[in-house]
Amino acid sequence: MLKEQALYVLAQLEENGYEAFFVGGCVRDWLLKRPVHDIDICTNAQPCDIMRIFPDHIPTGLQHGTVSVKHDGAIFEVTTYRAEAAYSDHRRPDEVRFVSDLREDLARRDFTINAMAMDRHGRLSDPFSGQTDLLSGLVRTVGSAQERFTEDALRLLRAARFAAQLQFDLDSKTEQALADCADLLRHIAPERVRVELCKLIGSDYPWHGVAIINRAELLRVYPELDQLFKLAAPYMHRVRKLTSLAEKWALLLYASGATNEAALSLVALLRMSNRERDKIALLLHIVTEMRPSWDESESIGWEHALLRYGPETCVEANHLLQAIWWEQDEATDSHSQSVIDTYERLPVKSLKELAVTGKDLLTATDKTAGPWIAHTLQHLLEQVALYHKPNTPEWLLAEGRKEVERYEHQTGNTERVSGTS
Ligand SMILES: Nc1ccn([C@@H]2O[C@H](COP(=O)(O)OP(=O)(O)OP(=O)(O)O)[C@@H](O)[C@H]2O)c(=O)n1
Repeated sequence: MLKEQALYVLAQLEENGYEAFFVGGCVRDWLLKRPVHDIDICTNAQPCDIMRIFPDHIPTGLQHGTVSVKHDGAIFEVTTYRAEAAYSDHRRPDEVRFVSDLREDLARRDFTINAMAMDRHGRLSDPFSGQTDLLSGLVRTVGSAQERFTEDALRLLRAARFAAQLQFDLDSKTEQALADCADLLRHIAPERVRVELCKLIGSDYPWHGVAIINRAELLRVYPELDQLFKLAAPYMHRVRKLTSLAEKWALLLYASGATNEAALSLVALLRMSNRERDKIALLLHIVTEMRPSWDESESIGWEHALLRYGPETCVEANHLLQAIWWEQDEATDSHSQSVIDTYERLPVKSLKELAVTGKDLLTATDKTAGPWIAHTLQHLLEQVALYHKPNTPEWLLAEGRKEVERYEHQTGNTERVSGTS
């Protein structure tokens, strides 16, 4: 059964004379025997009543009737029955109309599979036949699809996302409305679009969700994304085999033939964090520009990448390369292990392990500090790690002097490098 702590919250509300139910995604997932992540509770108690009954609370969304209740280390969103969707970016109601009837609350929800409630004894309220749709594997809006999508256009993407997560189909009216209402997505903040797309490509059946998106031309208000999903469609089965979201996005971008610049502008369009952006860019860089080789005789490419980017990123890049080149099945782990083994075999892995420091270079060359130090240290690290040169002060300082000269010559930056002479 659902969590003990949530049962306590329901019981407390009932003891105070109110109705209270589990509602939405948790009921859907529980019926499907899928892991339940968040438990949402709905009730006819008003927010002020909820706060009185549960002194340990956070008034997270009072304007929408939501109070987060803490109990025994768990936290639940408890929401007063209400009539409006109240999610829409372009038609957010100023005031929510609270209602006294569970059915009305369920009627404002997006899909029948999300419009079921369950009491603490496991009794189901299912006025829109959500359970039948769960059994037939259908995503169907509650009532008019046009109305549900107009209330909140994010639901267009949610439809494709649930289909991808559950391997469900869309019922025909819902699918038709997806195509008819796609332009409404222009009202939705890109961050919300990103969240749904990430859930979709991170799902178990991403190809299924992408086929729905492409059939309905759902992303037509985002032409770059629209193109990406169309061009990358043949790769969607491979996306499933990748682990991290960065790998998955990088594969789609690679598959769509996006240049690195185009890829970055797409990532910016979806307002990804700098961290996510840098990871995706790095993976694309390793894959498209460095092209580390599988061939042992050319494996210096991998070693180079390992030294520069570390084993974690290289394992991800390795997954990505396999997904690009092969339809591999179980091979991922053994290949990851060989990348890690290659890393372990490097005689040195970081500047700290070199027998000279930047200070030693400064003394030995009698020059002023500058970017040449980092450049030269990196060169020395590569010589020792990749070409097995001696990690001794003598060899490193002699090679360091030569490299500084080459650097001066290349950059034409003699004054800056030789400031003290
Ligand atoms: N645009 C939305 C978002 C949510 N809901 C309703 O609010 C519930 C909770 O929403 P949310 O937590 O976003 O989704 P879940 O269905 O719980 O699914 P998941 O947690 O997997 O995203 C949904 O089940 C649905 O009843 C809705 O009607 N319209």
